[in-house]
Amino acid sequence: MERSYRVETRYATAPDQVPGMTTEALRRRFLAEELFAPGQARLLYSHEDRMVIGGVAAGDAPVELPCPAELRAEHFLQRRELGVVNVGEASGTVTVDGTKHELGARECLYVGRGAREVSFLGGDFYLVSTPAHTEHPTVRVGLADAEPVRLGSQEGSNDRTIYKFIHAAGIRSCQLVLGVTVLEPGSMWNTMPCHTHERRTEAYFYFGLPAGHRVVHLMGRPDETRNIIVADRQAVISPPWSVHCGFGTAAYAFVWAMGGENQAYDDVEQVAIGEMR
Ligand SMILES: O=C(O)C(=O)C[C@H](O)C(=O)CO
Ligand SMILES: [Zn+2]
Repeated sequence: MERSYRVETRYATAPDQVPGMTTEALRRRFLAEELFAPGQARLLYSHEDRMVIGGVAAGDAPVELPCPAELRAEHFLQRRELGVVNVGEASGTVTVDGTKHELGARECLYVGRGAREVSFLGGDFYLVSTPAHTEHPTVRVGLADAEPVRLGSQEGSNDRTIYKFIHAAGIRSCQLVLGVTVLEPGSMWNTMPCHTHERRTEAYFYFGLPAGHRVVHLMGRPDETRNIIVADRQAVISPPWSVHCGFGTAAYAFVWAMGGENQAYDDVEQVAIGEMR
């Protein structure tokens, strides 16, 4: 286990810090730009609900999940749980304490607190981890097991399917809630009308966006929004007071993941479109 590994730390942001921030300042605080590098695991530690997000671009040689010095832990999952989504096109393998789990494209693995050795092979994996107070079993979950919910419409440019993987009525966890939303070709908008959830932080990781295209991600208080232009395989951290929604210049998918006070997906403050500023 690599113990000298350091993560980038992002401190929490209050909403009154946002007015006046330059584009660059917004990006430094909320956008994770470089999560994937060949043969490496890259992690970012946010103080928003102590969520860790990361990426592993594993080739033919296994890549271990490092334990950042910042965690002051014996191993990464000593006090944490982990969600893994294969965001590549090919299937890949996640090995947890000697047991291999094969993940196809867009499939998910929940890894419970206490697992000591996690390694990745032959795929591109997005990771989200939150603190955990107890152990839940490590479980693989495929798209078909996720009870897909089709939302939106073609006329609204937001025809999309939400796959809930880790949630109160699905794969059990301590606080992590995680799923994937896939937009139909021709649909560009996610999460509109948008919402906040004062009790949970959320991170959106956009993927499957063709080269040269971007997602315009809206964040901030509903009456004081800003935008962040996001490329493929980048993530935006959304503090509990911030809306999180966006439109792409082409269809895309995204992993959404939350941690915080509760796991109630519906516990949101809905924002009417006309209230947004
Ligand atoms: O497209 C959507 O709408 C979403 O995927 C919304 C996310 O699931 C979300 O923001 C959950 O709080
Ligand atoms: Zn949300």
